[in-house]
Amino acid sequence: MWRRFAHLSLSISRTKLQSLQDPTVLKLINTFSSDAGNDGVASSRKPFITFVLGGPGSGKGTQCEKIASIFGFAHLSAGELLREEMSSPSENGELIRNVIKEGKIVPSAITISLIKRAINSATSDKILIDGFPRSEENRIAFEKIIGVEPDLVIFFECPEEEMVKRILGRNQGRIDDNMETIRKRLKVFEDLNMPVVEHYSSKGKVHKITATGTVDEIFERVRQVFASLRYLKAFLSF
Ligand SMILES: Nc1ncnc2c1ncn2[C@@H]1O[C@H](COP(=O)(O)OP(=O)(O)O)[C@@H](O)[C@H]1O
Ligand SMILES: O=c1ccn([C@@H]2O[C@H](COP(=O)(O)OP(=O)(O)O)[C@@H](O)[C@H]2O)c(=O)[nH]1
Ligand SMILES: [Mg+2]
Repeated sequence: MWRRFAHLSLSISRTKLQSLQDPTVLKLINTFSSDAGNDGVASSRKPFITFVLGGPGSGKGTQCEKIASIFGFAHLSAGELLREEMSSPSENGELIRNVIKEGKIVPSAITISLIKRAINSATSDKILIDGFPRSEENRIAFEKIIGVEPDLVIFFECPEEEMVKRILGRNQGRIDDNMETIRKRLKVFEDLNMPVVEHYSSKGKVHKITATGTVDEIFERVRQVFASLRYLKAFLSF
């Protein structure tokens, strides 16, 4: 038993588990070991929520897909949810289109109702929320309406010129992937998104990932963060 404990401890320290904060540990215990309910979402278990932040084109979506497939997370992209809503016969479609085209931020109530619905229908209780919150107002509204804070925040740090290059090569026919809107999105990122990262940094929840290099090189950095959570889960059920 002690040999196994020593092995786990070694693995945990190797994967920088010590940088995780106590609330994360507590939440993991809840997520994986209890049936406690939650006021904001209809799950019988508390979801483990990770916000994935970073500038436009920093690689959030690309990395989230890999995290989802390797670590069994549900991937909810706020931008995708808004684009789906925009293309459906929704009463908010026109408003969403105009806001996205201008690189601005859609009113919190709309985005949060889409996220809440997606959390409730997610098949995993480990959730990645990609590209949200994009402002302090978004963040405060989410915490109030959903009634939880994220357990973890991943922040992809990437130089502007690299982000611009990636967006211009994205080729998904998006109405906001043009130089005029990109400039506006970069400004919104600095002025409104970054305060959210700073807020959660001050609470010790942010794992900053250098988002340059190949997709696989970046994922190796990301993998270490999630692998440490997996080791912790093994430790808890030990
Ligand atoms: N490490 C990388 N190197 C080069 N291109 C990348 C890298 N990661 C993602 N991309 C590409 O850059 C574009 C933006 O990536 P995406 O994941 O959509 O970023 P975000 O969701 O942050 O806007 C996509 O076309 C994607 O295929
Ligand atoms: O919570 C969100 C997420 C996205 N958006 C809007 O949707 C656009 C595209 O977001 P997405 O995350 O898809 O872009 P990415 O950063 O991945 O390029 C943003 O510029 C915003 O206009 C928003 O208003 N609120
Ligand atoms: Mg994206």
